[in-house]
Amino acid sequence: MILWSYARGRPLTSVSCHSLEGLHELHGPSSQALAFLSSNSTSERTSVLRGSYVCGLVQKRNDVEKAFCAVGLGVYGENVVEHQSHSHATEDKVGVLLLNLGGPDTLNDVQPFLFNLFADPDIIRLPRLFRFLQWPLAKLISVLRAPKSKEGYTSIGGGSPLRKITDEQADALKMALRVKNLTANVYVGMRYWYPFTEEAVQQIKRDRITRLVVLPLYPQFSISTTGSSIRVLQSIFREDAYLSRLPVSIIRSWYQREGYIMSMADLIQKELEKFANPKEVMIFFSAHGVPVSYVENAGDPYKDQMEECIYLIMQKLKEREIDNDHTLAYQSRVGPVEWLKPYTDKVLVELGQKGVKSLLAVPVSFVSEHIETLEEIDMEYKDLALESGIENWGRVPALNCTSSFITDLADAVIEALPSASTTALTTPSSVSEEDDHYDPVRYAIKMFFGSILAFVLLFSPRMLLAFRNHLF
Ligand SMILES: C=CC1=C(C)c2cc3[nH]c(cc4nc(cc5[nH]c(cc1n2)c(C)c5CCC(=O)O)C(CCC(=O)O)=C4C)c(C)c3C=C
Ligand SMILES: [Fe+2]
Repeated sequence: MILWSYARGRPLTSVSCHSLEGLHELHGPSSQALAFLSSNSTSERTSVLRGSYVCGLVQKRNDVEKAFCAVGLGVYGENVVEHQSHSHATEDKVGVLLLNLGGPDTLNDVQPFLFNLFADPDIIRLPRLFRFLQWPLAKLISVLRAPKSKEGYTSIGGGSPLRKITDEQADALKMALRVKNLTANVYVGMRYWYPFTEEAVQQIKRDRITRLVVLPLYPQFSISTTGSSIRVLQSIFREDAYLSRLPVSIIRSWYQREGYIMSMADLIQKELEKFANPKEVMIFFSAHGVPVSYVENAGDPYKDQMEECIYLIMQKLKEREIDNDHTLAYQSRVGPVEWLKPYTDKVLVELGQKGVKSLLAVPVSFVSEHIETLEEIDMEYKDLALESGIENWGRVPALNCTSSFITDLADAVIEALPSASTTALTTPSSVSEEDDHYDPVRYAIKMFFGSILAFVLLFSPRMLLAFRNHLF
C-alpha cells in the first residue's frame, strides 16, 4: 500500500550527477554510481529500494515527531524509540554527517584530488558565461600544480592524514554522544576525495536513518568549504525521494561555541607555557585564506567570522590573565587573484624585522592536522620566521580528538537535532545548477571548446605570471 508511492522514487539515479565532475577521471562516487548501475547485484539495488519503501513509514513517524518537537517534547536520551505506524514499528535512527575537505591518501591521488578541487565552481568561481571552462581549466591546473603539491605531500609522509583523523573524530563523537545518551551513527563525507559525500549519503540511506544532523568540520562558514559541501548535499537530496523527506539539521558554523573557544584557549595556554618567557610571545593566528572577491562580491561571511572567532579566543585568554599581543594573517593562497590580507608569509617577515623574538603560530580555520599545518606552517613558515629574526618558534596543534572539543561537538549535535526539518536541504542552491546534470554530448562540446579557451587563458600574461611565481 505504501510501496506504490515510493516505487517511483529514483533510487537508481540517486547518486547526484553533480558528482560526475570526477567521472572522466574515473575517480570518485560517480564511478561507483556507474558500477552500481551496471552491477548484477540485485541485493544492493533491492536494499536501496527497500530504503525508499521504508521511507514511507518513516515519513509518517517523522511528521508525528516534528509535532512533538514543536511543543518541546523531543527527548534526546531515548532516541531509539519504537513508533507505531499502521501497526508497523519504525525505529528512530539518528545520523550525524561530518563534512570535510578530504585529501589524497597517496601521491598517485594528488592530481585527481586537485582536479576534483579545481572543478568545484565554489573553488574556481567563473562567470556564468565561462562556466563551461571549469573542467578543462581544472584539468590543466591540476596537472600543472600536481608536482608542487606532491612535494608537499611527500614531505609529510606521502599523503594527507585527513581521512584517518576525521575517522577518529567520527568515532570519538559517536562515543561522546553515547555518553550523553544519544545513540547515533556518525558518517564521514569528504568533498574532494574518499570517502566522498555521495558515498556517505548512500550509506545513510542503506542504514535507514530517520533524522540527520549535518556537521561541517569547519568552525567558520565559507562559500568555498561548508558552502560547497552543502551545495553538493542539496543536489543529492533534491533528486532523491527518500532523502528529500529526511528531516535534516545543518550546523553551518560553530566558531562561537563556548566549548570550541575554551578548547582553543586551552591549547594556546599550554603551548605558551613551553616558552621561556610566555608573556613576550606574539600569538600569531594563521587562517586559510579565500579570494577577496568571495567576501566583497559574493558575501562570504568567512572573514567576519574569523575575526570574531579570534576576538572570542583572546577574550577567553584574558579571563585567564593571558594578555599577549596577537595578530591574524591568511595563508595558502592559490592563483593570480587577490586573497584576504595580510598574507602570513609577509607578516612573519615584518614581525621578524620589527624585533619580535618569540612567536606562537595558531592554525585556526581547520580542526585537524593537514598539509597546511604540517608542511606550510611547520616547515615553510617556520624557516621563514627563523630567517627573519624570530628566535623562538612554537605551533599550537590542531584540535583533532581533544576531548573537550569532541564533547562540545556532541552538544552541538544534540542542540541541533530538534530543528531537523525536511526543508533544510531542499531549498534551491544559488550556484549554477547546470553543472548538476550530466549530458555526454554537452560534456564533449564543453570539453572541446573549453580546452581551446583554457589554453588561450592559460598562456595569458596573468596566468603565466602566476605559474612563474608558483601561485598555482
Ligand atoms: C577553512 C579551510 C579552507 C578554506 C577556506 C579553503 C579554501 C580554498 N582552498 C583552495 C585550494 C587548495 N586547498 C588545498 C588543500 C586544503 N585546503 C584546506 C582547507 C581550506 N581551503 C585543507 C584542510 C586542505 C588540505 C587537505 C589535505 O590534503 O590535508 C589544496 C591542495 C593542497 C595544495 O596543493 O596546496 C589546494 C590547491 C582554494 C583555491 C580555496 C578557496 C577558494
Ligand atoms: Fe584549501
